[in-house]
Amino acid sequence: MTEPTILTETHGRVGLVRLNRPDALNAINAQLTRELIAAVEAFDADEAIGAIVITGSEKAFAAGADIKEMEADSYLSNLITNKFSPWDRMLSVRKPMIAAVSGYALGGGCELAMMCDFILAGDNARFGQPEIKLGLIPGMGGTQRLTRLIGTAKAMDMCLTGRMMDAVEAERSGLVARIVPAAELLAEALKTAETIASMSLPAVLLAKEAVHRCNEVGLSEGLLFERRVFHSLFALEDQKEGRAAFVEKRKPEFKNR
Ligand SMILES: CC(C)=CC(=O)SCCNC(=O)CCNC(=O)[C@H](O)C(C)(C)COP(=O)(O)OP(=O)(O)OC[C@H]1O[C@@H](n2cnc3c(N)ncnc32)[C@H](O)[C@@H]1OP(=O)(O)O
Repeated sequence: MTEPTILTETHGRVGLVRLNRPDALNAINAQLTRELIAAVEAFDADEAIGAIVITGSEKAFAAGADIKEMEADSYLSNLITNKFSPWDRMLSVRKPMIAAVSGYALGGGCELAMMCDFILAGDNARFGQPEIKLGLIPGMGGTQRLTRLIGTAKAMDMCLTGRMMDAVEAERSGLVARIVPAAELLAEALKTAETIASMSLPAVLLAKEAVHRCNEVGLSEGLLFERRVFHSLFALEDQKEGRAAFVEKRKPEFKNR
């Protein structure tokens, strides 16, 4: 029987997905791609789950797409199978996803982290898009998401030289939301995800959607989307509860309706 390439656990209202190819620094092969996306989609569909954490090992979040598996790839096979297109399904995940990155997040590993809604980095994290050293370019979103996150100059530097960024540079550049001591990374990611999961789910889903809208539309359309979503949240019991809890100086009890 084939070993699973990911492991899943639940921690309260948080779904945890761990990459599990220790001998290959969690290199992303076809099996891992299938299993990881299926696990994320299962958590997204699970009413008991409010947020998802994706993590790897201490040494590697993921060292990229599996270079050994590319041996048989050709222009034609990539075109016909539309290689990497299954990752488009991550765009349809509605619950927040946090990447907890310890060690290497390179190539497809960095791109997987950037598919999440934000990245928490261990102080030992190293990010890079080294595909250029293989005569390639990023193929799982690196040229687009990295540029949106850190700007053209830095993205060019990363994609053209293939150099790695440490956690401090990644945070300073806007790739990473926060740096945490590596030993505390998973606990902090789970705590952050649980905080998100304790909020009103409809508000969380819409906040995520509104922030991502920024990368899709112009300012006036984005502002209008935000305002309409803001207006609509007043139709929910959770908004009444959130306001009442503030006034009554107690914790809100959201019912996700
Ligand atoms: C998405 C697209 C379009 C492309 C890509 O992502 S291409 C891949 C980009 N990533 C890389 O180029 C990084 C490749 N890995 C490394 O440079 C190094 O492994 C390292 C710097 C991350 C770590 O070096 P270290 O010396 O500590 O460890 P290794 O002995 O090199 O690795 C241990 C073990 O893992 C295998 N490995 C590592 N990365 C990959 C990978 N991307 N694909 C397949 N296998 C990988 C490595 O071969 C070794 O296994 P063996 O001892 O069995 O060879």
